[in-house]
Amino acid sequence: SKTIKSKRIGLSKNDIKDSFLENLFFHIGRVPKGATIMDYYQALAYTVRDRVFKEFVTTVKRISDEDLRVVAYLSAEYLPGPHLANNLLSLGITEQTAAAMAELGIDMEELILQEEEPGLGNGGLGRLASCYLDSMATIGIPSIAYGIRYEFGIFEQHIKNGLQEEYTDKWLQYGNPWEVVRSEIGYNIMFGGSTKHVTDSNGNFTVNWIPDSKLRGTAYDTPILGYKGYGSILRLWRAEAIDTFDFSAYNKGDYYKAVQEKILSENITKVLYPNDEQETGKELRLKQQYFFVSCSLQDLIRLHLLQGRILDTLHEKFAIQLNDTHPAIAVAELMRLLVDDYQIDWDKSWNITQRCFGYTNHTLLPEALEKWSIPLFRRVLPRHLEIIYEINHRFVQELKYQHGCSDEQLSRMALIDHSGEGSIRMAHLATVGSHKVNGVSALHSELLKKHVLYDFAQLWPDKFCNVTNGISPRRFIALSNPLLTGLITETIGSGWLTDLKELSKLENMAEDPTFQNKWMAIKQTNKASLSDHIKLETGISVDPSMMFDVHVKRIHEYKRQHLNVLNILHLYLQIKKGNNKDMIPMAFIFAGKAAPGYFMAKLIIKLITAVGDLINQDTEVNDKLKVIFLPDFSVKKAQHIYPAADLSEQISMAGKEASGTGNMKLSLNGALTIGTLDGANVEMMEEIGMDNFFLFGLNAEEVQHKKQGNYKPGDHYVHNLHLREVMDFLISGALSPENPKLFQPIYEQLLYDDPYMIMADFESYLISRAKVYEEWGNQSNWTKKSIINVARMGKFSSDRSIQDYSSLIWKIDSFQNRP
Ligand SMILES: CCc1ccc([C@H](C)CC(=O)N[C@@H]2O[C@H](CO)[C@@H](O)[C@H](O)[C@H]2O)cc1
Repeated sequence: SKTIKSKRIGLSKNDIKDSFLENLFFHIGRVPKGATIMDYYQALAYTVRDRVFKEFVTTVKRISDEDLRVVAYLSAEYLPGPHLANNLLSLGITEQTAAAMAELGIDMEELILQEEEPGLGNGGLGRLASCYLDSMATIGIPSIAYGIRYEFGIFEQHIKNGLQEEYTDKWLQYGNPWEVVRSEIGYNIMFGGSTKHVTDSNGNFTVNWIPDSKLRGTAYDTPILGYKGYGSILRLWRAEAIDTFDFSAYNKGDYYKAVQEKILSENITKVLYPNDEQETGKELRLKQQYFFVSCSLQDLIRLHLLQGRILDTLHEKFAIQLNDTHPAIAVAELMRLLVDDYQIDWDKSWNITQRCFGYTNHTLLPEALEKWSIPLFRRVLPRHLEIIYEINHRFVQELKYQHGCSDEQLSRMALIDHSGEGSIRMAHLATVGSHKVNGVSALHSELLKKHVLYDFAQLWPDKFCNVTNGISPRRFIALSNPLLTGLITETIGSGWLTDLKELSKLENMAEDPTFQNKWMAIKQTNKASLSDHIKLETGISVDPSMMFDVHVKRIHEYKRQHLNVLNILHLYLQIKKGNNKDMIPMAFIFAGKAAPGYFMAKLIIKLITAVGDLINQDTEVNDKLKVIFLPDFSVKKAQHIYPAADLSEQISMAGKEASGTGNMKLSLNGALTIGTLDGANVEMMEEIGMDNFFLFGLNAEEVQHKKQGNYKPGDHYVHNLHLREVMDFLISGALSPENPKLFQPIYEQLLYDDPYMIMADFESYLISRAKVYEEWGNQSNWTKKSIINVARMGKFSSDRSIQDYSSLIWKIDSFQNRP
């Protein structure tokens, strides 16, 4: 095939320099003199984008030329992080580009910092989707990822007087050089109205949906380049009015009406819902979900027919993965398209649908499981409600007559929950409409089969499987920790970045003093760099020789940031009492956003900052203790924090964290983990070994047992002096003299309810921490364990996860294994 020959994509230093100057002139309309840093960044972004395109266009061409089977990943959230440095790494041109910029007197690091990251996600689920995109492009799984192009992403977090404040995220304020608008690729999307069931002259029965509003979805493509690999597409949909301006209204002077449709339409993709694990049931959220799902499925059908295929074979061409229930309406939408628009009979359509979809569940929290109210659904998607009723009816019939299910079972398994005004269980729709359902860690997948989807797992045991999460080693070590990457590559070669299992070769260096010193020196350098960043962001100076104890993730009661705070208060009170003279200096570093409407999470942030204010200015203790809350946690910030961590806090109540991925990122950067037997911590400990992991707390079964045994948190308060001290300190007013009762809600919830067993796990946590402090005392032994941790993290690459999805669910070959 004719490959593009042009200096525009040359990879040499001079080619890059020339292209940069050309793009500065032709794209930005500037010459170096008078150009701003942002102009330089944009010019470099276009220069790198051109080189990404080469791979991207080649891969897309190959997929259509060879009519390959393709994975379509449907996710309402993505957290790609900044693109520039990652694309330089994937192209393998970081050095020569930095040299080209230096010759022009430009510091490339400064340009890299200019990029606003697309914060199109809340946390774990969104970032996982982006790690998977990187892995599919690296391994060479033909793939296309669909999502929503929110105009405003996750809010910017500011901490004022210790409280979280939310600010609009203006990621698009300087435009986005990494995306290409595909104005011709667009689809009409309908909402509301009613349906008309008609039987035409030759007795064919069809249903017409007469919507009461229509708008258009337009594709914006961001090319994704794999590491020395292939290309993939992140296709995000933006909502626009079909008629953006109503001239007749304007002529009548009704200027608002003239633009009304435009405003209402664009509202659909205006902003990301900032709720993580809390379902809100808002109409706009349902419209967002349906909007991007319908655009995506119409696009897949267009691509399929373009290949000259018939819809009967849609499932042979596309493996469609549902990233949680947020895109689950896709099951009903594909049925509508096949039955109503392409007149394919129901059973055949249903067969195609089930064989197309796979569904990944990411949470067991009851409040996070989406259930849409029937009245809302009827108002927004009347035809889909009919289709879901039909799916439900046929399913219940099957349960009744083929499986002899009892009425309780039927009402437990039905897609429709008839209680109250009635609601649709989206997890049931996704499960019934898919051929495979998976959890995201071994423990989570087991709990999914034992609890949330128990009846379905009994009915269809083969439908259920597990794919443990993974992380991209490109972004989360090669990009974020170049020093450690350099040391590892010089020690075991560079193959590990695409085959993480190779890290095991490091194991025999674990006790080598020279290697250990290099290892420790790198950690120290990364800690010093983070310490500078902390000083810049918070004004607080942290001595890099302290142990950096890192707790960074969304703020949520089940993640138990407040258990960590109780431990810090214990240390503080011990020092104040003159005990702990020999305690090791500790810097506790927190970061994470709370959903704006989540009262307890926001109060926990205030508690962390209040404890920080008390300790950091107390000269009796602040040489031993520092407590930092770093604002506005993001992918960009995370890349700065993970390489500097000594200890990783993964202390969720067992059975609540589906997997966790921050745990993997911290461990891969040499941090040791203190954690519970929850999510992927279990598999990490299996790989890393009990001796190299600080385990504590109740396991999932013990939690269940204790909950059934009417758990009395107050008993722990009575019997544990240290716990009583810190609890009483919470409401002593010392932390909030202006409002002594400020933390009463936390105090009372822990004492009388404690749904996340903080009181029960407090003692075991402290015991495990004592071991941490003891081990830290022997730096060479600690470093040995840190090296072993990294050496045994091979399993947790997102490349391995994608290989599991490919073999267990998608049945697809990678380019690599194709001739
Ligand atoms: C309806 C509101 C809502 C929004 C997002 C979510 C996500 C599923 C929350 C999420 O990100 N879950 C996290 O997913 C990660 C990737 O699998 C896991 O590693 C985390 O354990 C899980 O909390 C649930 C409900």
